[in-house]
Amino acid sequence: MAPWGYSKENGPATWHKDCPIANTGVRQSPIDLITTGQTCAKYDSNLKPVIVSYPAFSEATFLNNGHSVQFQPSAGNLSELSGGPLTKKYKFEQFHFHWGNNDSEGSEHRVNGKMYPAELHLVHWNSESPNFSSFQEAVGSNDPHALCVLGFFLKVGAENASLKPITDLLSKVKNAGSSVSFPGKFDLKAVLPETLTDYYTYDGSLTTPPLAECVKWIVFKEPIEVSTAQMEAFRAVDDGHGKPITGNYRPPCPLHTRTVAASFK
Ligand SMILES: CCCCCCc1ccc(S(N)(=O)=O)cc1
Ligand SMILES: [Zn+2]
Repeated sequence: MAPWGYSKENGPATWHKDCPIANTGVRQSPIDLITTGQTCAKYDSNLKPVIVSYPAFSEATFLNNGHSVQFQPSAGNLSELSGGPLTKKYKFEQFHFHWGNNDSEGSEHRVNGKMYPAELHLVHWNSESPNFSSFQEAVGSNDPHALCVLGFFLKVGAENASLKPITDLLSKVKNAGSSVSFPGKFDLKAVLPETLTDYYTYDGSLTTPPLAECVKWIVFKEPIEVSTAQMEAFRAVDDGHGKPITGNYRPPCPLHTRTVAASFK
């Protein structure tokens, strides 16, 4: 079977062939975050702010893997995540993006059916579990919270100076399979809103194969602004079949018996 992707032939509707959980899973991601009505997100006053400790990365690889662009620091990185709904400390693994062909589509999560032009995912794994001691092992562990992914919506507005080092690098990884070592330091903390207090959180999965149901999702209410030019830079990245990646987002999945908690009213 051709490797998975986002085209008609190998896109989300075909993933069940290699990954049955795509259709049989009851905690698949992404989802539509509904804020009013029956199945809406429920305010939980016990939810604390998310705490990140992201010292500037000094060594990292920026890669176009044909279905996204991914920033992965070298193994020595000490970036950590805790707080929010988490009871353990998580280690940073990588961040990557999902985007669309125009500003009305591109994010994986939706809010009352609304899509944003892109979504940033910061991927972490539980570094305090006795059952695994690497990201790869965490993914295969069947632990319901082996991973924690922070999701941030991107919306079009002012140029984002903190993300400029990343969007300026996109032309260097235009071809699928290409990667560059990230020049200099990158301050991820500067990309994020100051206070990480307002978010939705629920139990879900990876949004791409293997679609493992091991993710505690934390999706922030506050979008991050990027300029039109920065959005366009994502749309020029190729998918390995001589075409730009113009929509690497999975449609929303059924909630089943899950509830979504909100840290804000
Ligand atoms: C051990 C091999 C598995 C690699 C799984 C890599 C992966 C990480 C995050 C996401 S996402 N979009 O849910 O944040 C999807 C896939
Ligand atoms: Zn993702």
